[in-house]
Amino acid sequence: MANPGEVVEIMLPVALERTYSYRVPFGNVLMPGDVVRVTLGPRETVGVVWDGDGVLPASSNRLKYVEERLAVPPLREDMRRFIEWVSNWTLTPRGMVMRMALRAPELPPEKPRLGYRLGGSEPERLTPARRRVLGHLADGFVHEKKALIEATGVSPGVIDGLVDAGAVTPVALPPEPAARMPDLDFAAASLSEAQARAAADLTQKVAARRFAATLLEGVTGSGKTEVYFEAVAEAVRQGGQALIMLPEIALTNQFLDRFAARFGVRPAEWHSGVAANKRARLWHGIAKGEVAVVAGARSALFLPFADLRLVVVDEEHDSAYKQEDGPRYHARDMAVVRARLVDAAVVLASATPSIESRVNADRGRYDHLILPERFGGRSLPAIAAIDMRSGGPERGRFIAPRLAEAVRETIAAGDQALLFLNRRGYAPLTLCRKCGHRFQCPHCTAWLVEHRFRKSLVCHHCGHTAPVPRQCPSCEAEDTLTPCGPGVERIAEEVAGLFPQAHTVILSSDLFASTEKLKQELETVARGDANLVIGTQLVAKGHNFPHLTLVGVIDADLGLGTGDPRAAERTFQLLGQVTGRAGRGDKPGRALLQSYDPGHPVMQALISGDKESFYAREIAIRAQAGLPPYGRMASLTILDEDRAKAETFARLLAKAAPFDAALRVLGPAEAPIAVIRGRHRMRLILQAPRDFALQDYIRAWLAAAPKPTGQLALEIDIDPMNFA
Ligand SMILES: Nc1ncnc2c1ncn2[C@@H]1O[C@H](COP(=O)(O)OP(=O)(O)OP(=O)(O)O)[C@@H](O)[C@H]1O
Ligand SMILES: [Zn+2]
Repeated sequence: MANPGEVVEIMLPVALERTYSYRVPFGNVLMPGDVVRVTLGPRETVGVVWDGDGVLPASSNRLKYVEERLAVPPLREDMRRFIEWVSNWTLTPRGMVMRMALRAPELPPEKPRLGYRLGGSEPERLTPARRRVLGHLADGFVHEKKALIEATGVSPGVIDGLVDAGAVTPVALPPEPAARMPDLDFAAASLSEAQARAAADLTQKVAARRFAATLLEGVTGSGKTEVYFEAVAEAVRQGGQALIMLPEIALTNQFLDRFAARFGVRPAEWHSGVAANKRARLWHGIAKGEVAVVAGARSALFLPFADLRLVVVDEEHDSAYKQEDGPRYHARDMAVVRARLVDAAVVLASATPSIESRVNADRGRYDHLILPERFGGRSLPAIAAIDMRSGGPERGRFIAPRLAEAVRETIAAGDQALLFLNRRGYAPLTLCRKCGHRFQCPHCTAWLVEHRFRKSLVCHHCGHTAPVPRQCPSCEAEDTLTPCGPGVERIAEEVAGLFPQAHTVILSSDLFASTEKLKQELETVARGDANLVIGTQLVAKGHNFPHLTLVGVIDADLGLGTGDPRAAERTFQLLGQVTGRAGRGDKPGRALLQSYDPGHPVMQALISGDKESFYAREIAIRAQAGLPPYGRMASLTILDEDRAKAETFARLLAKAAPFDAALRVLGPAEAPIAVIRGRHRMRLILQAPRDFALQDYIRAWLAAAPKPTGQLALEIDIDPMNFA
């Protein structure tokens, strides 16, 4: 506690590691975690009273006073420690991490709601509109203004007139609760034996109120959601809170509806698509412990839970959990940290866990719960490969005859088929038939992707858009431009020719004006209103399409051979996920993988269903090569508009790296995508043994190394997931 005149250290939301000293104003005491307004140079900013650095002697008598303490819940000790942890781990200044925890409370409080009930007197003049309002209020209850207007269809002026006449009385309503309480007994699931065993284990861990990490591994459709819902119920039963993290929360109403089917209400949603005032209300509700369950994107980790008992990371293997700008943190890993700091249970759920989590389970750092079968006696889809070298379609086409036949059978049987291709647009490359000119982005080392619906060439890295010209810009020949390779739009064209009667839906994020529209289309598919779906990876994740019985993967090899150390793992996960959409309803499902390399271990593992040998092989490769989780990695990317400057600095930096026999510094080399948005990218990769204090090493190195100046930027990525 700091008294008036004493010095406090304030963390400010700026890109600095240090705190700033201020004096406590008269008439105030300040506690660590208090949110305050201070002036910093010419401007005002919001900061947090910090602790943890020890008490610093007042360095000057000319310290400024804190302006005021804000009437918002203080940042709790566990949140302050979490911020420091994330900052230390990701090498991001503490102020920048703290900023994520302070995003919502600065928002203005919501306006009070207005309601009406019947007043004492009769109005002199009774119009039909007035009669409708009075009729609606005749039940004697208070009705909210908005609802009253909606129900009666009158203009607000009509109500104002009735208020003036004394026939209606305005009432101030308490603000709407941030979220409704889940009803734990609303519709308790009847679990299978395996599910019940897993649920009991998790429930008991939540009740124990100790940190425990569990990998919940269950095949697609095994009911992992139903199982962890029981752990959520236990957290709420104990009066605590639960956080469920989902990689695509903004896209799926289905998850929210399933929660509602179990608990009677939807959980509170937290992601960038939630309106600002709603977010502010939630933030405060969560800090006060009034919001029991939050379903959120990775940023939900920084919410001020008052009593967090459980964190669930669904689809824990998903690379969307890695934030690729700002503080580069992996939300799955930080979820484990967050849980440990508050003695909560953490559950990582997946049908195809990350190698990292599998190894943690093998080492006994995580418990391992397994659901080996689909719920309700349903079988996993039968998976087969189509060898495109012998069984492929004619040139310029992408759907093999055998896949086309399977689609035809599926549609004829009244079922739904999905053709999966993880590539947006019409064609990934356009070239001139005559001179070979290829369309490249002027700002990036990337081909422009033709989007035929939008009639443009688009860069998927910077968004650069240009119309498709009739003439080749290089040789000026007309009508010589040819698309190379397929995107989903091109598959749709082929499908239209093959199955003219099918009701086809294309699910690709760029084809929808809003996420709301996209959500609606996903629901159309779930209802079975379309019989042929063409989709990118957004259809692969977590959806339940009960009518879907066939999944055709157009290019199963697409993610392989990228040079990314996780290419095989990712392909296995993505294809496991997407084929797992088939046969979740009453009828069994099947999947066909179009591949030029059907003997590849990934294809073989999917076809045989022998997941274990895939993991064993992949883990052995990692161990042998010292790749994560058997070794540690970091990447340093140096960016500048001037290639020479980037390269010179990268070399200086590499030269300044302190010698350590255990560590390897690779590069500098040009990043695979050498230029993005006009900035050249040079990269250094660090590889170290598992127990190496990589962050300490980098901190010491950068402290002694030359500093970037001018346009030059240095991006540090600990445990990088993206090597592009
Ligand atoms: N105990 C149960 N009672 C009734 N329905 C269940 C039960 N368990 C699972 N289901 C149903 O089975 C389907 C699959 O369950 P769920 O989506 O939880 O599986 P999952 O393991 O999360 O699958 P995926 O990894 O593919 O997302 C859902 O429709 C779910 O409602
Ligand atoms: Zn570009």
